[in-house]
Amino acid sequence: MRKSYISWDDYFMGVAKLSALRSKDPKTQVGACIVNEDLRIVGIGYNGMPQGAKDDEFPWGSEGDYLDTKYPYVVHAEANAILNATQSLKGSKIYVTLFPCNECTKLIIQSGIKEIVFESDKYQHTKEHQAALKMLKAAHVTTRKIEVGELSYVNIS
Ligand SMILES: O=c1ccn([C@H]2C[C@H](O)[C@@H](COP(=O)(O)O)O2)c(=O)[nH]1
Ligand SMILES: [Zn+2]
Repeated sequence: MRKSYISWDDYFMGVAKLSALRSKDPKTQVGACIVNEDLRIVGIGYNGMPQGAKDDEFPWGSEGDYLDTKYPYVVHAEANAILNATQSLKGSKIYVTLFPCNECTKLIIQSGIKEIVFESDKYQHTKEHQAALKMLKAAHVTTRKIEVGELSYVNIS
């Protein structure tokens, strides 16, 4: 029997990382993969513009006038994964490449997700992160940081 097969955590975070590769955001690509209690993938997503938002009409920059940045328009990876879900998310886990912002945290809590597994928390010093942690604690949603190395698919061009 092969002994070098990947763990469930690596597998699901790998799917989240693969999804992130679809993002057109030049600065921060985020991927999310939601898994139910039977370890079935029930939703995936990445940060992208809403349907109908043409690439030449919506910006991907992060500086300058607010309306000329991506921030008011981009749909976050977690929101897309939740909206793409094929069934109830009660009791499920979400694997995300970046710790969810406070807005995604609200959606995660309301959808019944009970665990967040994340890789990066590069915005951990922000007020939004503090708010997210406060809500997660109140809702008894647990969080776990994991590190997944580079997977070989990343090198496929
Ligand atoms: O919970 C989150 C937080 C952020 N994102 C997306 C939204 C943007 O496309 C980037 C963040 O851009 P920065 O320029 O690094 O602030 O990440 C997300 O999908 N989920
Ligand atoms: Zn978010």
